[in-house]
Amino acid sequence: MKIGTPLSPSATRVMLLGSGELGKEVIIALQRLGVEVIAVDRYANAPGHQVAHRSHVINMADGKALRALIEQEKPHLVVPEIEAIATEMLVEIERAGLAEVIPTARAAQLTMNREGIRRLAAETLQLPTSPYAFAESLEALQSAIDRGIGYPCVIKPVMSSSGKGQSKIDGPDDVKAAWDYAASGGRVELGKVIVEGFIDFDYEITQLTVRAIGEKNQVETYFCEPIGHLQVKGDYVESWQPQVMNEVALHKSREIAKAVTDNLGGRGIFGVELFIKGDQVWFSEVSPRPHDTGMVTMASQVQSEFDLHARAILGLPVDVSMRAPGASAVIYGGMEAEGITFEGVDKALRVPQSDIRLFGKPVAFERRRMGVALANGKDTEEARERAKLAASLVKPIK
Ligand SMILES: Nc1ncnc2c1ncn2[C@@H]1O[C@H](COP(=O)(O)OP(=O)(O)OP(=O)(O)O)[C@@H](O)[C@H]1O
Ligand SMILES: NCC(=O)N[C@@H]1O[C@H](COP(=O)([O-])[O-])[C@@H](O)[C@H]1O
Ligand SMILES: [Mg+2]
Repeated sequence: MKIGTPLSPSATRVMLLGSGELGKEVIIALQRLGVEVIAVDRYANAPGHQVAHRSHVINMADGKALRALIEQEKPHLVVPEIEAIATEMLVEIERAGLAEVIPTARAAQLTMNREGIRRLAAETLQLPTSPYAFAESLEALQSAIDRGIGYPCVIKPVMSSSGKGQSKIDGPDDVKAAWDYAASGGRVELGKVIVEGFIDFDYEITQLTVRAIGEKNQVETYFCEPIGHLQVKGDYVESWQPQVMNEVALHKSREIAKAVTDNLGGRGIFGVELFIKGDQVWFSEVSPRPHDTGMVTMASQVQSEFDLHARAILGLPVDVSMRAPGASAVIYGGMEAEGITFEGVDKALRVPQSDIRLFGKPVAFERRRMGVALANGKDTEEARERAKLAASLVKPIK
């Protein structure tokens, strides 16, 4: 495995499609390894734009624009960082040999739409999932619920992330509001929702799974310690590592993670989301890329999920071992404004073994994730208390 010199003819070039907080850290990890990085997003001055060699603003759902940019920049690797991408064009690009798509164009295509990955997991791989149905109208949604999904249930646009457009409902009076909310929350207008039976889990985890070249020069699967997390309205607010699990549930979780990631193929990190109740495990979804709840690994692992992704995609070896119990807590915008300021960073950093990341997003919204606090502790309890305290001390102001 060779790496060239950035900005010279020998450069190893990587293009990120999506350059939010997760992409920004992948870019930093790649930059440290001497890779030339091109950051792409839908708006100017995205977090990853601020740390890349070059940046571009395009509509990544526009296949023609995407192909033109890839032909212009000639990256060796194309790394999707969000779901809303013209993935059929990624399939063409991979087929034409223009660039390698991470982990594979098929993985990006199957996971950008909840229908693709759910049918693969439940129907092809026969993995346990919540009961589900798809609906393209309010009437179809109501009848899917009546025919078997029942209440409570969760309704989500087929294309969305971070809980956008998602609601949990308890009875027939809430169906219309959930349909309308889903129609407004999808990243790309598809007019289709998934309705899932509500799983009354004890806890949920992200099983970070890395496919990287091992000692025998073949792709091997590596499992990080499970990450526990807390979600509010479908968006993560806190995560910690390791999540204590019983042996049976851990074994099942890793079997499911292996089955899904083997099928998706390629190299890179995957965030496999699982619901756990006693010994029972349900597959929820998978990101073929670093996961938001995995930001905790910047504190808890020897190599963060971003380091692992960078190494895996470049064909380098990985080390998934932990450093110390850790936690992350989200810092929200708390207002709608441009160019906001963060007060209290000094106070936050006085919390023992804490750290923060401010993503540098140019515009804040009430519930937009603008930063994250990280902490270590003697156990995850202590780490969580520290991360939450540090996050609460950072105050966004106009
Ligand atoms: N069927 C379900 N039963 C119980 N809880 C659910 C169900 N579906 C979703 N949730 C809850 O909502 C959260 C977000 O759901 P999901 O991961 O599908 O949304 P998302 O928009 O893809 O979020 P992200 O992009 O952050 O992964 C889950 O982590 C879980 O806490
Ligand atoms: N759950 C997926 C996730 O966390 N994705 C992360 O959020 C960014 C978009 O943030 P924005 O919506 O604030 O622009 C994405 O670019 C990615 O880094
Ligand atoms: Mg999720």
